[in-house]
Amino acid sequence: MSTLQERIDQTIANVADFPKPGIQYKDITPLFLDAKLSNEIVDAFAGISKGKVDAVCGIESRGFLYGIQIAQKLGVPFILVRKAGKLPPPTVSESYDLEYGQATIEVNETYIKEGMRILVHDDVLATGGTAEACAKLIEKCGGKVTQFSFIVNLEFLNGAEKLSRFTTDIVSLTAY
Ligand SMILES: O=P(O)(O)OC[C@H]1O[C@H](OP(=O)(O)OP(=O)(O)O)[C@H](O)[C@@H]1O
Ligand SMILES: Nc1ncnc2[nH]cnc12
Repeated sequence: MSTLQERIDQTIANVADFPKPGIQYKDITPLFLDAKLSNEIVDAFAGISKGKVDAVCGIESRGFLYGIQIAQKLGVPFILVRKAGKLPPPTVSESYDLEYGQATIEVNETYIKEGMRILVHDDVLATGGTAEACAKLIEKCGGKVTQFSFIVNLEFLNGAEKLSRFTTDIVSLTAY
């Protein structure tokens, strides 16, 4: 019987030179074709975060997919962190670099309460720019990032280094 990590590794597709030459893109969308595997992934994430967080922040767009399911399993709020211009005010913004470009993300500042313990969830940790910007947004709003979770950590890009000043509780189900 193969492990959850082995089944994730077998299911994720590797796409060379997407979206730019030189990028080895990890396509996680085949995971969603397998309902049983997806249920196991959500259970694993929920087990990792149980009792540790008061809310889950999911990052647009791939961080929404398991993120809301994790929050619902934990019985805590799910907060959408969206690309600039998509959320109505009142919002706070943060700009950042990522493996293949630049972006700005925003969150509704009223959803994050003072001292709230927050899980930042996304599909892929690459350079860490996106997750770091999300953590900065959360701190601007008075929240505390107590955990990061990802399906995949591209360890050779050292993204976790950027995140360790928020918390060292940085989890991924697989790494390359
Ligand atoms: O660690 P980083 O270098 O910041 O890269 C990781 C981010 O890149 C991808 O998002 P993308 O901006 O491609 O958006 P998407 O989820 O909408 O596809 C991925 O889903 C992470 O959010
Ligand atoms: N190599 C990669 N594959 C998939 N998503 C990513 N986000 C940033 N880098 C990525």
